[in-house]
Amino acid sequence: MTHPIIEVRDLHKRYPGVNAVNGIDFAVPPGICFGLLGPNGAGKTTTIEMMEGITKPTSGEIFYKGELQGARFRQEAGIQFQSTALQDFLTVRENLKFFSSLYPKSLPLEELIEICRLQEYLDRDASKLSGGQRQRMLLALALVNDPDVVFLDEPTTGLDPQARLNFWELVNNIKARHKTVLLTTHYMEEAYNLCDEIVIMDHGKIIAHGSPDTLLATHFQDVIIELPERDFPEASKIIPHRYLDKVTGTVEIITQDVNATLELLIQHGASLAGLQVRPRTLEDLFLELTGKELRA
Ligand SMILES: Nc1ncnc2c1ncn2[C@@H]1O[C@H](COP(=O)(O)OP(=O)(O)OP(=O)(O)O)[C@@H](O)[C@H]1O
Repeated sequence: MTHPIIEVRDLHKRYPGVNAVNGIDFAVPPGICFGLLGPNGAGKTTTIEMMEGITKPTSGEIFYKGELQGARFRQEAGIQFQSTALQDFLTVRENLKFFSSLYPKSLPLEELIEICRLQEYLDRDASKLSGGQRQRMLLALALVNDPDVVFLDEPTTGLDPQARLNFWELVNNIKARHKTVLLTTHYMEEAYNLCDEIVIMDHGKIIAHGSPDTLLATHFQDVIIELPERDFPEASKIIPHRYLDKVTGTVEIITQDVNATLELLIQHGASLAGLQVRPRTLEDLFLELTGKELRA
């Protein structure tokens, strides 16, 4: 029987006045990208830091390959830190060399450079890198020991959309090498694109767990029709709707029967030129489960 690569059982972390993580259980099969999602303060970072062995749980257990997390885990795990003590005083190449020298077994530098697309920046001071380039270097540092499991805590927060897409490609490269990736994010779109399995956290608890598509299929049998408010005539207020975005003035209509809804809109004289039909997303799921917007 293959053990989960990581399993947490009844994990708690209490800080004075707050239960940051409040009794969570899950098992991560090897070779997948597993995502911890949730809004600010949900407990994602605390959870991943306990799994990384950086934060001590108040109670609960963490297993690595079927054994209590210990020395083997430290050899075989890679953690992407948001900064390191030395990095800004060294070039990218020097950073890679220094970190490689810390491990008895390390990936050849050329391979790291290739995986993380660092060719163009090798001799640049790390302090001069853009946000996306810096994340790529920090990812390479997490991979120096050729880890079996890689931890990425909000790796794309603050990156522009292009840099985020580039980073997703690197994560897919790591997955293609049969590594397990543990990722926290508050971008539901990122989780949808990268993760085979997710848990959604809120207030230190797990509120949903499964593959993104299974979760969506289980919770939703409907789609959303989006229509600019200006094209939404008074008369069609008979259609139940909700506002998506008061700034852009887009109205959302949730429907299981697109044809019937379109007919009703046409009957009431709505212009359909700006209409879009979109499937339900993980953002919708979060709203459905908690009654609040993810990034409110
Ligand atoms: N060292 C600490 N001391 C006291 N409280 C803490 C500490 N670390 C986290 N917390 C609290 O625990 C809760 C969970 O924080 P955590 O950083 O794990 O959430 P998160 O989901 O990662 O949020 P974010 O997306 O903002 O990083 C928050 O209420 C936070 O203020």
